[in-house]
Amino acid sequence: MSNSKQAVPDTLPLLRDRIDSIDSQIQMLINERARCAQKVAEVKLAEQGGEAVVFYRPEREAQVLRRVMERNEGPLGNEEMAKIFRQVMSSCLALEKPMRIAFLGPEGTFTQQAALKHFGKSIISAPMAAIDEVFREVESGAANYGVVPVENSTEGVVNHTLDSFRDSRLKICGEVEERIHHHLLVSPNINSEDVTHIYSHQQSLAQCRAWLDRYWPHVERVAVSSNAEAARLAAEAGRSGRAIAAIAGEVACELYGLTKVSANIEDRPDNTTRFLIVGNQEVPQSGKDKTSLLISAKNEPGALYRLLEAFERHGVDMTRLETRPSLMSRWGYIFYIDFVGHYLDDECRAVIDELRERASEVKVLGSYPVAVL
Ligand SMILES: C=C(O[C@@H]1C=C(C(=O)O)C=C[C@H]1O)C(=O)O
Repeated sequence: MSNSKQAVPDTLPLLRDRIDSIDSQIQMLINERARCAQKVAEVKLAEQGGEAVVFYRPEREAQVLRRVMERNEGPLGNEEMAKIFRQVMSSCLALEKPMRIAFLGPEGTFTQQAALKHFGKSIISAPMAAIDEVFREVESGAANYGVVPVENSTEGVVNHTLDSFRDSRLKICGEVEERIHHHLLVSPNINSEDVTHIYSHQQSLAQCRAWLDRYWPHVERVAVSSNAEAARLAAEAGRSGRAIAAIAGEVACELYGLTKVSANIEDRPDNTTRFLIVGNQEVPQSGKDKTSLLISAKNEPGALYRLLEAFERHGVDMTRLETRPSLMSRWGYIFYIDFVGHYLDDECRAVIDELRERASEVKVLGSYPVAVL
């Protein structure tokens, strides 16, 4: 292979010749990489044989992406370079085994956007109508993994997702964060002044509440099952001349051919949603992991204090605490706790052992690599 740091020529024809020659080398190397991934699949099949073979390895993918970012010298930025490798791995994995990914649909949701960011584009998309359907699809084996929203920086937790973990045996295999921009959309034939209703998912309505109060105080807000569904309904209404607007993102806007009345209307400019990847596998340590726990506490004085004290004593960094009603007993609670580290790390294991002595139930929902992209 030629020296990668040769002097850059300075005429257009020579520059294009150089780019052509670099492209053919990159292409050859990508295919060489793909042949290695195919071989990896053969080895996995031979080694794991009878059991369901695990092709997707989140911890390995996170390590590959982190290394890409660490060794990157530019001029392309670290994230840009990692996105390219994200897609290369996605194509390689699809050669090993195409992954069917269930997500909160329909097509065009932010959850789909998150799925593509996490797995790359070489996946089979399986949009589901509700969060519990995503869980069921993965539990039944119809989909390999699922993607669900879990919390938003403006609006807080997605209760449906947390509640789904109560009765599910699925594990969290990963997380992904997505900046969320909302737009007010109408069908192109509709005059925005005629709008009578604004449709969106309740989370999106809440994330734009101050903006709506200010500019659309007298228009009725209607919560529907997703913002992509809101966009679909706005497009359908437009066809029969009814003036319904939707709040949704870029993907839904394009998918349903809508026009933007106002862009980036979210109340907080740093509005971000965190999504979880759920699957049937426990993920080994990647070197930079997080763990999520579900804990049922005994209903007695100091119960929460005794749980939290264990984290402090072992120096484990808790990143999130949510409380939900237990449903089993009135005024009983379930806590959802996220912390930095893998459940196999010594100090994390010590914390979990102590929590088990102090709580009536401790369920490890999963340890997974901290989001890279
Ligand atoms: C190649 C492998 O299989 C998959 C593809 C990967 C890749 O293309 O780098 C990485 C991890 C797996 O999701 C592997 O396990 O190493």
